[in-house]
Amino acid sequence: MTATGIKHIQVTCAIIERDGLVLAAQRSAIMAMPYKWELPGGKIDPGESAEQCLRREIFEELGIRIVIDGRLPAVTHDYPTFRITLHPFMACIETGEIVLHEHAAMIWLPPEKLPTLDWAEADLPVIRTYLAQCGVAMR
Ligand SMILES: Nc1nc2c([nH]c(=O)n2[C@@H]2O[C@H](COP(=O)(O)OP(=O)(O)OP(=O)(O)O)[C@@H](O)[C@H]2O)c(=O)[nH]1
Repeated sequence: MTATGIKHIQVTCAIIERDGLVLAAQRSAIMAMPYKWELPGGKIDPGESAEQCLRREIFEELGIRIVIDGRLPAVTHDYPTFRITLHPFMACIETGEIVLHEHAAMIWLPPEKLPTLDWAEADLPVIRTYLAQCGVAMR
């Protein structure tokens, strides 16, 4: 909880790169923020490290094992009904073929095309930081 009484959640997410492309996932009709695009991941469970959370969530959501090979600065964003701190990690696929267990769709995009998606608002600074690292400017 925050001082103002709204829920504050800690969420991990992965920038999964393969062959110069980045994986984005679209939330489904029955999820909160339907049809928004996000980086796969999810809420950190009690007693879990951020890395453990991310590996668990990615396996649950996509059926793949990942190797985490870096992280970007965490960002905090206030949605109307809750606050989120998003912990982004760089990752690549270790094993498995992606099967969508929760998302409506997924897409592999070159970094410069990422801004064309309708992202969950909390993700925008993460995408901006990632693109800056890739040498791509985002408005
Ligand atoms: N996984 C993920 N969640 C994000 C991102 N950006 C963002 O705002 N979120 C929000 O962070 C929350 C993550 O929750 P979750 O994925 O673990 O679980 P969920 O939406 O199914 O929520 P629920 O289990 O409480 O119903 C959601 O409200 C989601 O909209 C992101 O890039 N990745």
